Amino acid sequence: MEKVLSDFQYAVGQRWVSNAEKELGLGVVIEIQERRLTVSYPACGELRTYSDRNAPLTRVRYEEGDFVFDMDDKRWKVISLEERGHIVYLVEDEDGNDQPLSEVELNPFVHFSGPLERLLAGNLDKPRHFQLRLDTLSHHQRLQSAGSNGLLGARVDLLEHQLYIANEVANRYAPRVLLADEVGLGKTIEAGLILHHQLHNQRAERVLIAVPDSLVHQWLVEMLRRFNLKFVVMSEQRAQDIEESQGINPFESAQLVLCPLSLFVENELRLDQACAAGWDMLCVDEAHHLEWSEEDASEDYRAVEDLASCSEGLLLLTATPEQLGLESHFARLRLLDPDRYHNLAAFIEEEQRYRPINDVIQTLLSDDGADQLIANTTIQAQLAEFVGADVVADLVKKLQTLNSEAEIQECIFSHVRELLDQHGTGRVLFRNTRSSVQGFPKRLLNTYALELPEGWSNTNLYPETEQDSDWLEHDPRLPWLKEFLKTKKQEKVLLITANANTALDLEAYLRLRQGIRTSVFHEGMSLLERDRSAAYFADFEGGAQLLICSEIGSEGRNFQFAHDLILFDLPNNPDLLEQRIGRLDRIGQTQDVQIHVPYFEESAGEALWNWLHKGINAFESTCATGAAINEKFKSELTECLNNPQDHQLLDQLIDQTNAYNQSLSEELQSGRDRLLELNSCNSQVALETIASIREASAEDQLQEYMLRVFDQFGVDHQDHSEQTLVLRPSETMHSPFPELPEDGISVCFNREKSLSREELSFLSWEHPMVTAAMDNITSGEHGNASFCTLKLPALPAGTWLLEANFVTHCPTSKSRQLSYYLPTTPIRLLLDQSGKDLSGVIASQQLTQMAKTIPLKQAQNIIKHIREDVRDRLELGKTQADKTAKNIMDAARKKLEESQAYELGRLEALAKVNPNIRQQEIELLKTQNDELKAILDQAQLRLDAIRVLVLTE
Ligand SMILES: Nc1ncnc2c1ncn2[C@@H]1O[C@H](COP(=O)(O)OP(=O)(O)OP(=O)(O)O)[C@@H](O)[C@H]1O
Repeated sequence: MEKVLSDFQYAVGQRWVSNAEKELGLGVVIEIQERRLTVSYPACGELRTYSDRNAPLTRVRYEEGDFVFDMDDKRWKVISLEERGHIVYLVEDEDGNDQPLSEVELNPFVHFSGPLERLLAGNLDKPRHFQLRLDTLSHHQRLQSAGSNGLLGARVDLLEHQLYIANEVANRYAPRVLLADEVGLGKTIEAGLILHHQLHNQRAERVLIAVPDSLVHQWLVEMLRRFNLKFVVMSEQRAQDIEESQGINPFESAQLVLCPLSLFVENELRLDQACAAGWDMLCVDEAHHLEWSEEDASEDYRAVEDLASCSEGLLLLTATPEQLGLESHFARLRLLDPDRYHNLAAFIEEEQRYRPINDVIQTLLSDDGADQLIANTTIQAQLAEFVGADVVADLVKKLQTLNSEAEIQECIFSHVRELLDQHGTGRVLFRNTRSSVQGFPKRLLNTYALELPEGWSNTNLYPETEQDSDWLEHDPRLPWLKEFLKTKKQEKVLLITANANTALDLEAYLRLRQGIRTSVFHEGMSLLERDRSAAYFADFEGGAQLLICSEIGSEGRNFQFAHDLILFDLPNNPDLLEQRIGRLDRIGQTQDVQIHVPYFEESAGEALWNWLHKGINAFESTCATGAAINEKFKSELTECLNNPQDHQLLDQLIDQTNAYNQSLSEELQSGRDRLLELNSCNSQVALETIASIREASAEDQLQEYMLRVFDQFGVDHQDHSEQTLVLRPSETMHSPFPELPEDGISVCFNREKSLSREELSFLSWEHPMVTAAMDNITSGEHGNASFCTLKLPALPAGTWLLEANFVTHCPTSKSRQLSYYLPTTPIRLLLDQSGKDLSGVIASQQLTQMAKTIPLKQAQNIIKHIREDVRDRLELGKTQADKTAKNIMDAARKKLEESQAYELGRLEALAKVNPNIRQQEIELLKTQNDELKAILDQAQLRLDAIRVLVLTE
């Protein structure tokens, strides 16, 4: 196809394309009047009127051998053409039938997207557009092959313990894990990082998040604000509205859905619908509420079990994985990996074997671990107990052949990983603790002795609940509270009490009678009311000074902007106490957390705080043994609470608890917890991930790149402050720019700055604005055919260079899943007249810097004369590029095969210790592997962009 400007000889019915608005498709002249012509673009229903003197139009003329489409989308080959005002083509179909086809009958939906076709048609882009396209592709490749791809876009601090887990889990296909970091260490952030990674890399498209009612809004905001993930909140009302208005399964109306878990418990239809819709990832927060026993399961549990079976991946979040005992812990593991966790009795027995496993692992990981294993048959026998004598013999043999320290380390490490996987909860459970994370402010306990009002029970931890509604008048905690708040006028204070009614009474009294700005938060409130309450408390200008929360109401919420926590009463379960303190003792807390406990002298409350503090130090440190201790001393503690004046009894219990706590902590440290620690964060790997994120983030490069994008797409940008811009749509924009609101947006390229400046959007390579702009460039025509002249003294004037950029790509929708193995790799060639490739000698940017443009008409004429040579030279280039592509594809295949062999090996090894892994499952993995290989086999080479550079004197 070729364009010839017929010097203003326009005629109605002729086909032209717009040089400025190529996306309009094939235009047809419909009217010529008084030196103005009107062109209709039927493909998009647009009309344009131009002056016939300077219309930015290119005449469309196909040449012999070109293919054209008629109005019925039938493909014809051009045999010859005749021009008499209009062009009439003689065309032939696949069966050799020929017929005339007037240009008026050409299909308007034709886009001249093929770079060669556009070039030959004289449909030319500026050199800087060509350059932007090339740079976009190379950034694409750089990002896709960075190990941290998918982890760059989150507006979060790069914290080791979170990034280790995110990197480890997100790189799996359909990960199923329990995120069990201690309260406030960022499980939501870890889940968000994993989801973002999976979505960004198209390993997941459909995600369902189910959370307690009180956390819906917080999740919605965190996912949007930190990860740019726009979830749709599904409520019963919304589900009904969708059914009525669209008549479809409400869960199929969106890809990212967030809903309260109660929706599924209260309405079985919604559960069925959610299951029918199917998910790639399911995420459930506060999973410790899911109760299960071998005989019975709670409704929540059953709902999650159903949903989990309809989702490929599963993230369960809980800060207290063993809060409800080993059985319940097993219940959650069973949701994740029913094959691995199939028998409760076997699991309990396995838990008891952690110590010997840990001993073996510690030996292997010690400095001379490999030497010890080779030399010591007792250690070999210990290891053989877990992995079998054959495996140990092979390992010893292998270690003897390895020379470098690094190889030995890697070999030992991979065996340790397998051991953890097969015998610990390694692969499915991650738990970081404050002691392993470090850097947290202190927690300090302040107690206040008060007199128990007359007639109040001294054995009830919540004695006000037995009193009449005027209890507040008699309770000495009220005057104490009033005085306390006076000393904290400028501070935010959080108060937690066990009962919703106590919270309500307190709030009404303080607000109405004492004029204190308070807000309340309890489980009886609607979602909206809770969010309003939390927002009123968070507001530093005129907001509430005091937030009064009930136990359950505050779970999982972020209140770390406050530093004072009043425990109006105490829970006798140490895990619940940890949950309470965790509202303030969270990442982001900048000051020491002051915990205030007003208590009644000689009452159950006094006994309890003494036991919690002196027995297990539960206020000032996190207590990993809380659940076990609670279980063991339940009845003794009850005894003490019922006899609060018996100090001797309490002292005895404190001593016993202390001793037991110490031995349990040591045991855990040498057993399960140590294994978990080993598994949950490897500092070296985490630091490598962080370094990779920093390198791939290339903030300066992004800013430079996006400024060019904004300029080329007509987005108005003004400097706001360092690394920060204000963007606005401009009148020169041809079409809306992705994610750019009409009233503009302030964006920041710097992670640290965007963390402290909430109002700025953090623009990373993974921000939807950037990814959409990059996709628009590479999937459209932008810059894919260009022409320029330049002076290169080393090369003869009058000759020309052909710069061709090919890319490897998989032409199926699943190809993005493979992008880690086969990133869209550009192969650039710069061919001189002898077909020699000069791409290694001159970079594209250098050429663009030297490039000059000449009038379009002149460029088109030159191209007309060299069109056959362009085709030939390109053909030559393709043969060269094919060779490079073959190497790239072979390497991709190898990488894929290695990773598949590892996964398959793992499943087969697990199958040996777990009879429940069925042959069928192994076959399924093999089939999936074959499918991925087949997709990779379809990878092709595609010409992405072409540029002719004519050398001048
Ligand atoms: N990497 C990070 N960068 C910035 N803020 C973070 C980061 N990680 C966590 N936070 C903040 O720390 C707080 C605690 O995080 P998050 O809510 O994810 O913890 P959690 O473990 O889920 O807590 P809980 O056990 O209470 O549910 C939140 O306010 C979160 O925004």
